[in-house]
Amino acid sequence: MVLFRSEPHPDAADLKRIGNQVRARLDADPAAYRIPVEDFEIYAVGEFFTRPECERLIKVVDAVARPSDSYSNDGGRTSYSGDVDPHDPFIRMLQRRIDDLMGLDPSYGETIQGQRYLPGQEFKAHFDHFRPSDPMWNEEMRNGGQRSWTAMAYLNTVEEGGSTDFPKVNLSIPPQPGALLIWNNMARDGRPNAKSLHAGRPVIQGVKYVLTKWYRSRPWN
Ligand SMILES: O=C(O)CCC(=O)C(=O)O
Ligand SMILES: [Fe+2]
Repeated sequence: MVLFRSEPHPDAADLKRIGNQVRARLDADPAAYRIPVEDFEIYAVGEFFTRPECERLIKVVDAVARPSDSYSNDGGRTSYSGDVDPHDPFIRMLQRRIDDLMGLDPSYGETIQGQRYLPGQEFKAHFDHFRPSDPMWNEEMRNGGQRSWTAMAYLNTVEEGGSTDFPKVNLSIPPQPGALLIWNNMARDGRPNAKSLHAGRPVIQGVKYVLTKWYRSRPWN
Protein backbone atom coordinates (compact mmCIF):
# COMPACT_ATOMS: atom_id res chain seq x y z
CA MET A 1 0.00 0.00 0.00
CA VAL A 2 1.31 3.40 0.93
CA LEU A 3 5.07 3.74 0.59
CA PHE A 4 6.00 6.09 3.40
CA ARG A 5 9.62 4.96 3.49
CA SER A 6 10.57 6.88 0.36
CA GLU A 7 8.98 10.13 1.52
CA PRO A 8 10.86 12.91 3.31
CA HIS A 9 10.45 12.95 7.11
CA PRO A 10 11.85 16.27 8.27
CA ASP A 11 10.85 15.82 11.92
CA ALA A 12 11.64 12.14 12.50
CA ALA A 13 14.03 12.79 15.42
CA ASP A 14 11.54 15.08 17.20
CA LEU A 15 8.71 12.66 16.52
CA LYS A 16 10.68 9.75 17.93
CA ARG A 17 11.44 11.72 21.08
CA ILE A 18 7.78 12.76 21.47
CA GLY A 19 6.71 9.16 20.91
CA ASN A 20 9.03 7.98 23.70
CA GLN A 21 7.92 10.76 26.02
CA VAL A 22 4.18 10.16 25.66
CA ARG A 23 4.55 6.36 25.74
CA ALA A 24 6.48 6.54 29.03
CA ARG A 25 3.90 8.86 30.50
CA LEU A 26 0.89 6.76 29.50
CA ASP A 27 2.53 3.48 30.48
CA ALA A 28 3.01 4.91 33.98
CA ASP A 29 -0.61 6.08 34.24
CA PRO A 30 -2.95 3.45 35.73
CA ALA A 31 -5.95 5.19 34.06
CA ALA A 32 -4.50 4.65 30.58
CA TYR A 33 -5.07 1.21 29.08
CA ARG A 34 -2.76 0.14 26.27
CA ILE A 35 -4.83 -1.67 23.66
CA PRO A 36 -2.76 -4.71 22.74
CA VAL A 37 -2.11 -4.49 18.99
CA GLU A 38 1.16 -5.02 17.19
CA ASP A 39 3.32 -2.23 15.79
CA PHE A 40 0.82 0.50 16.60
CA GLU A 41 0.48 2.46 19.83
CA ILE A 42 -3.04 3.14 21.02
CA TYR A 43 -4.39 3.77 24.51
CA ALA A 44 -7.83 4.29 26.00
CA VAL A 45 -8.90 6.19 29.10
CA GLY A 46 -12.46 5.41 30.19
CA GLU A 47 -14.58 8.27 31.54
CA PHE A 48 -11.92 10.88 30.93
CA PHE A 49 -14.76 13.41 30.71
CA THR A 50 -17.71 13.28 33.10
CA ARG A 51 -21.29 13.06 31.81
CA PRO A 52 -22.01 16.74 32.63
CA GLU A 53 -18.80 17.71 30.79
CA CYS A 54 -19.88 15.64 27.78
CA GLU A 55 -23.31 17.27 27.77
CA ARG A 56 -21.80 20.71 27.90
CA LEU A 57 -19.32 19.82 25.15
CA ILE A 58 -22.09 18.56 22.89
CA LYS A 59 -23.63 22.05 23.06
CA VAL A 60 -20.23 23.54 22.22
CA VAL A 61 -19.89 21.26 19.17
CA ASP A 62 -23.41 22.15 18.02
CA ALA A 63 -22.43 25.81 18.17
CA VAL A 64 -19.27 25.46 16.04
CA ALA A 65 -20.08 22.59 13.65
CA ARG A 66 -20.14 23.50 9.95
CA PRO A 67 -19.88 21.23 6.89
CA SER A 68 -16.31 19.86 6.98
CA ASP A 69 -13.95 21.28 4.38
CA SER A 70 -12.35 18.79 2.10
CA TYR A 71 -8.74 19.86 1.78
CA SER A 72 -5.91 17.34 1.99
CA ASN A 73 -6.57 14.25 4.05
CA ASP A 74 -9.99 15.46 5.17
CA GLY A 75 -11.37 14.47 1.77
CA GLY A 76 -13.50 11.65 3.12
CA ARG A 77 -15.18 13.56 5.88
CA THR A 78 -18.90 14.21 5.60
CA SER A 79 -19.54 15.17 9.23
CA TYR A 80 -19.96 18.72 10.48
CA SER A 81 -16.92 20.06 12.32
CA GLY A 82 -15.35 23.18 13.75
CA ASP A 83 -12.67 24.52 16.09
CA VAL A 84 -13.82 25.13 19.65
CA ASP A 85 -12.90 28.44 21.28
CA PRO A 86 -9.44 27.83 22.82
CA HIS A 87 -9.86 30.86 25.11
CA ASP A 88 -13.07 29.69 26.74
CA PRO A 89 -12.27 28.87 30.40
CA PHE A 90 -14.16 25.55 30.30
CA ILE A 91 -12.28 24.46 27.16
CA ARG A 92 -8.96 25.65 28.62
CA MET A 93 -9.54 23.49 31.69
CA LEU A 94 -10.24 20.39 29.56
CA GLN A 95 -7.31 21.17 27.30
CA ARG A 96 -4.98 21.33 30.30
CA ARG A 97 -6.20 17.93 31.41
CA ILE A 98 -5.44 16.40 28.01
CA ASP A 99 -2.00 18.08 27.82
CA ASP A 100 -1.24 16.82 31.32
CA LEU A 101 -2.30 13.27 30.50
CA MET A 102 -0.06 13.29 27.43
CA GLY A 103 2.79 15.05 29.24
CA LEU A 104 3.24 17.37 26.28
CA ASP A 105 3.83 21.09 26.25
CA PRO A 106 0.49 22.79 25.44
CA SER A 107 2.14 24.73 22.59
CA TYR A 108 2.44 21.46 20.61
CA GLY A 109 -1.32 20.95 20.53
CA GLU A 110 -3.65 22.23 17.85
CA THR A 111 -6.98 23.78 18.78
CA ILE A 112 -9.52 21.12 19.74
CA GLN A 113 -11.92 20.25 16.93
CA GLY A 114 -15.50 19.17 17.46
CA GLN A 115 -17.34 16.89 15.07
CA ARG A 116 -20.93 15.81 14.71
CA TYR A 117 -22.04 12.91 12.50
CA LEU A 118 -25.66 12.38 11.52
CA PRO A 119 -26.95 9.10 10.04
CA GLY A 120 -25.03 8.33 6.85
CA GLN A 121 -22.14 10.63 7.75
CA GLU A 122 -18.64 9.26 8.18
CA PHE A 123 -14.93 9.97 8.06
CA LYS A 124 -13.51 7.60 5.45
CA ALA A 125 -10.21 5.78 6.03
CA HIS A 126 -7.41 8.33 6.36
CA PHE A 127 -4.20 9.25 8.12
CA ASP A 128 -4.08 12.12 10.58
CA HIS A 129 -0.48 12.92 9.70
CA PHE A 130 0.46 15.05 6.71
CA ARG A 131 1.91 13.73 3.48
CA PRO A 132 4.26 15.58 1.12
CA SER A 133 1.53 15.39 -1.54
CA ASP A 134 -0.87 17.42 0.66
CA PRO A 135 -1.40 20.93 -0.72
CA MET A 136 -0.70 22.34 2.76
CA TRP A 137 2.49 20.29 3.37
CA ASN A 138 4.98 23.20 3.10
CA GLU A 139 2.87 25.47 5.24
CA GLU A 140 2.30 22.77 7.90
CA MET A 141 6.04 22.00 7.98
CA ARG A 142 6.68 25.69 8.64
CA ASN A 143 4.00 25.84 11.31
CA GLY A 144 4.28 23.09 13.90
CA GLY A 145 5.50 20.33 11.60
CA GLN A 146 4.14 16.82 11.39
CA ARG A 147 1.22 15.55 13.48
CA SER A 148 2.40 13.13 16.13
CA TRP A 149 -0.30 11.90 18.52
CA THR A 150 -4.07 12.15 18.24
CA ALA A 151 -6.33 12.40 21.28
CA MET A 152 -10.00 11.82 20.51
CA ALA A 153 -12.94 11.80 22.91
CA TYR A 154 -16.42 10.39 22.43
CA LEU A 155 -19.14 12.53 23.95
CA ASN A 156 -22.20 10.29 23.63
CA THR A 157 -23.59 6.85 22.91
CA VAL A 158 -24.53 6.19 19.29
CA GLU A 159 -27.54 3.95 18.76
CA GLU A 160 -26.01 2.18 15.80
CA GLY A 161 -22.80 2.58 13.79
CA GLY A 162 -20.15 5.24 14.25
CA SER A 163 -17.30 3.07 15.50
CA THR A 164 -13.71 4.16 14.97
CA ASP A 165 -11.99 1.43 12.95
CA PHE A 166 -8.28 0.78 12.50
CA PRO A 167 -8.42 -1.77 9.67
CA LYS A 168 -4.65 -2.50 9.59
CA VAL A 169 -4.74 -3.80 13.15
CA ASN A 170 -8.29 -5.22 13.12
CA LEU A 171 -9.55 -2.83 15.73
CA SER A 172 -13.08 -1.44 15.93
CA ILE A 173 -13.93 0.84 18.82
CA PRO A 174 -17.54 1.75 19.57
CA PRO A 175 -18.27 5.22 20.98
CA GLN A 176 -18.47 5.32 24.78
CA PRO A 177 -19.35 8.66 26.38
CA GLY A 178 -16.39 10.38 28.02
CA ALA A 179 -13.81 7.86 26.77
CA LEU A 180 -10.59 9.22 25.33
CA LEU A 181 -8.55 7.37 22.71
CA ILE A 182 -4.92 8.30 22.20
CA TRP A 183 -2.81 6.99 19.38
CA ASN A 184 0.57 7.64 17.84
CA ASN A 185 0.43 8.34 14.12
CA MET A 186 4.17 7.69 13.95
CA ALA A 187 6.04 4.43 14.37
CA ARG A 188 8.64 4.09 17.12
CA ASP A 189 11.34 5.36 14.74
CA GLY A 190 9.51 8.68 14.33
CA ARG A 191 8.28 7.96 10.80
CA PRO A 192 4.63 7.77 9.70
CA ASN A 193 3.00 4.49 10.67
CA ALA A 194 0.84 2.93 7.94
CA LYS A 195 -0.97 1.03 10.69
CA SER A 196 -2.44 4.27 12.00
CA LEU A 197 -4.94 4.27 9.11
CA HIS A 198 -8.42 4.76 10.58
CA ALA A 199 -12.01 5.64 9.78
CA GLY A 200 -15.05 6.99 11.57
CA ARG A 201 -17.61 4.49 10.28
CA PRO A 202 -21.01 5.77 9.12
CA VAL A 203 -23.56 6.47 11.79
CA ILE A 204 -26.60 4.31 11.13
CA GLN A 205 -28.93 5.49 13.87
CA GLY A 206 -28.53 8.37 16.31
CA VAL A 207 -25.93 11.14 16.34
CA LYS A 208 -22.22 10.89 17.10
CA TYR A 209 -20.25 13.66 18.78
CA VAL A 210 -16.46 13.60 19.10
CA LEU A 211 -13.63 15.93 19.99
CA THR A 212 -10.24 15.58 18.33
CA LYS A 213 -6.94 17.12 19.33
CA TRP A 214 -3.80 16.69 17.26
CA TYR A 215 -0.29 17.25 18.55
CA ARG A 216 2.62 18.37 16.39
CA SER A 217 6.36 17.73 16.31
CA ARG A 218 7.08 21.36 17.24
CA PRO A 219 5.15 24.29 18.74
CA TRP A 220 2.17 25.14 16.58
CA ASN A 221 0.79 28.58 15.65
O1 LIG B 1 -14.93 10.04 14.33
C1 LIG B 1 -14.08 9.16 14.42
O2 LIG B 1 -14.33 8.06 14.91
C2 LIG B 1 -12.72 9.39 13.86
C3 LIG B 1 -12.34 10.85 13.80
C4 LIG B 1 -11.00 11.07 13.18
O3 LIG B 1 -10.41 10.21 12.64
C5 LIG B 1 -10.37 12.41 13.24
O4 LIG B 1 -10.98 13.35 13.75
O5 LIG B 1 -9.22 12.52 12.77
FE1 LIG C 1 -8.45 10.84 12.03
